[in-house]
Amino acid sequence: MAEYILVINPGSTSTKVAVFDGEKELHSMNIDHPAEELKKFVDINEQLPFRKVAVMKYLESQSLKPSDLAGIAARAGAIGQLESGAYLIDETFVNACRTSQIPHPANLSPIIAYEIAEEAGTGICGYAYDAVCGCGVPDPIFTYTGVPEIKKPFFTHVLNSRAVSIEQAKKDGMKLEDTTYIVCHLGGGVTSNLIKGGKVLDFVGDDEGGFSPERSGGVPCRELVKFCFRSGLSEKQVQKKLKGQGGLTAYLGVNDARDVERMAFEEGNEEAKLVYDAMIMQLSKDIASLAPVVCGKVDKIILTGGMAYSSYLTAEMEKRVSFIAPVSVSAGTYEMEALAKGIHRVLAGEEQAQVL
Ligand SMILES: Nc1ncnc2c1ncn2[C@@H]1O[C@H](COP(=O)(O)OP(=O)(O)OP(=O)(O)O)[C@@H](O)[C@H]1O
Ligand SMILES: CCCC(=O)O
Repeated sequence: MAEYILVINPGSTSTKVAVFDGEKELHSMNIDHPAEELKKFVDINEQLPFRKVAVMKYLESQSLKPSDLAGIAARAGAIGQLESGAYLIDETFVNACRTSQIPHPANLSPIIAYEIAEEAGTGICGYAYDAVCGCGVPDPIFTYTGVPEIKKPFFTHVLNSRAVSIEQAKKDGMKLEDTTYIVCHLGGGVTSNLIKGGKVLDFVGDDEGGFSPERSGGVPCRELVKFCFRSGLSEKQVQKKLKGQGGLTAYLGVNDARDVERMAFEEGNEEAKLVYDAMIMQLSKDIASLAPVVCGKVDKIILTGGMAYSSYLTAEMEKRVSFIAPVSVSAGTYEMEALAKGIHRVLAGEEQAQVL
């Protein structure tokens, strides 16, 4: 009998959806939400009904009803500090998503999953897996910022970074517990993650290090403070400048690294080449900055995410960081597969879902 798992993974400009039969993907789709459509909503929470309709239409397009599903896998966002792995989406979990003070599109998917599970009326459940905040309780040494009132928040690309680490350990014939990897997730936002024994030990966040296609990365903090007071912008507007309209988007007006490469290499746009090279160099510095945490004992550096499809970018990064450890490229993301596999393990009784 089929074990249909609906997978929901909302991003800032799209909702990725898929149907798996157990561990096997039957169909997947990226539902794009154009900027004009999203502009109608004041904040991410307002997008809930709109995103749910998109997911329901997708399910229908696959000739499936909620009651046909064995479970629902949802990427979860920033709702405190969770452990890695699976969480049952119950009312407490849903409330945490609704009341989160940290806007993230993946705060919506557990709510959608919960509502669809309820509508199924068959007792099925939704589960979150490796949430953005699923790093576990960090060792205090990694949380100091120099301003006691501000602690480093532990939000990163947990899902994809852990998934590629698991795959890399398999390829290398190593036990995950014995591995130490630096995983650089090269997406619309970029994070570099030190994954030791399959867990996020430390990382350089999307607001700390190099800039990325849509995010500013770290900005000299005293200059940023001056800018905030001088600019006359609201907090929301400044946040948008840092996340969504920062990085390549701010400098070049495009958020797709392929467009930047076209500008730099086909159209001879020198500014585009300089900005792109600056980004690559800064992101390489982020990777290298994690090596001292483990005294340089790194088994592999893994480049993953959409930008890892670029052979120019990966070759440039490899040149700069391979003195630390061999570099392996795992282009694209494994988030949908990781979500489905995690929930399949829960349904098969191989992994226990945690409760908030
Ligand atoms: N062939 C390619 N060459 C260069 N860049 C690419 C290629 N394919 C995709 N990208 C880039 O990958 C980025 C998106 O990556 P990805 O899909 O991993 O991120 P996302 O899911 O949108 O965001 P995030 O991972 O931060 O949540 C875009 O900037 C896109 O330009
Ligand atoms: C930086 C946290 C991960 C994400 O942006 O989704």
